[in-house]
Amino acid sequence: MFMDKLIEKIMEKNNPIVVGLDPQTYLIPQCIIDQYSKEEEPMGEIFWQFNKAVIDAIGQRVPAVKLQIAFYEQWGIEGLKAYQKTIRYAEEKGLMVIGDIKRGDVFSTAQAYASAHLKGPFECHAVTVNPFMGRDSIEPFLSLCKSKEKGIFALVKTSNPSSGEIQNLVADHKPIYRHLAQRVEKWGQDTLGKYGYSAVGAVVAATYPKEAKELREEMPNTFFLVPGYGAQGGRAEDIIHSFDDRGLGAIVNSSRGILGAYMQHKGKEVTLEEFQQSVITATEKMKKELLQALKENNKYQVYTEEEHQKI
Ligand SMILES: O=C(O)c1cc(=O)[nH]c(=O)n1[C@@H]1O[C@H](COP(=O)(O)O)[C@@H](O)[C@H]1O
Repeated sequence: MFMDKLIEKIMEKNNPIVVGLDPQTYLIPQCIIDQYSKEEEPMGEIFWQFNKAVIDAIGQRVPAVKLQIAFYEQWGIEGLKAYQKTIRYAEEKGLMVIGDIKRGDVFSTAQAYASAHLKGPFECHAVTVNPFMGRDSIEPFLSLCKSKEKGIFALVKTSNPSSGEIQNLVADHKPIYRHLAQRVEKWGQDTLGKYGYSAVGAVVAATYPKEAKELREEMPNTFFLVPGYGAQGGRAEDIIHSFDDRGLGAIVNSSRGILGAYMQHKGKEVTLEEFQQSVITATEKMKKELLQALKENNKYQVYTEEEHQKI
């Protein structure tokens, strides 16, 4: 069951972080660009080498990676080959892999999306889905959650500045995001795992802590994927409400905050080792911030004594 495996990885690594493998070109160190720019498919090779360097640096330290497919799609076939190769490599390294595809369409089209991303060429452990079109647009993903132990994370309260334009509109006396929450919670009910979370998760942003608190209460069996930490302004104190009392219930994403940390100190001219060290340092710093906030709020049960002492 996907969510059980994710939770067990989080506990094994003592770390509720998912690193975003979003290779925007400005984030890529010059040494990688110089070395691979003469390849036949240079951007594909550069993205792949960049991702491999990141996975080699943090593969032992974090439970999961998330790949936002748009950053690959914009480079066409070579970008998608890098996407595919990265998924396989991350999986080989024992990481849980989330494909951030935000799909959703009429049933027959959703079937094709689900087939491509949960069992076909781009098979991941879980994907993000857009529930705007309703239950039938999610159904094909749900059936693979059951038959292939996959997971999904449905958009409920997103991190962007305009997310309230629709998600916070009030209908039947409550905001749309709470209507979405009720449905997402229900969609997962027949896939509950041993930690009380279903295979159907929700995207609940770090940038809206008040809403996250309401949603944690509204969705007791729904695991949260929390984007918006760091680069978009989310802080450790903002993600606390997304966790349950054990310290489970959420995994927090950072992409630019981790991949681009090296640029603050060194600019683009770093060695590969310096880049990898900066990825490790940024991940460890984020972990410390999160675990400290969890500890201060007595949401720390699942983390080990050894980790307690480090904080
Ligand atoms: O589904 C997501 O992951 C997601 C939802 C959301 O509401 N906001 C959001 O930023 N994301 C994704 O999370 C990542 C955030 O990246 P950083 O802001 O660089 O940490 C990107 O891949 C976004 O596409």
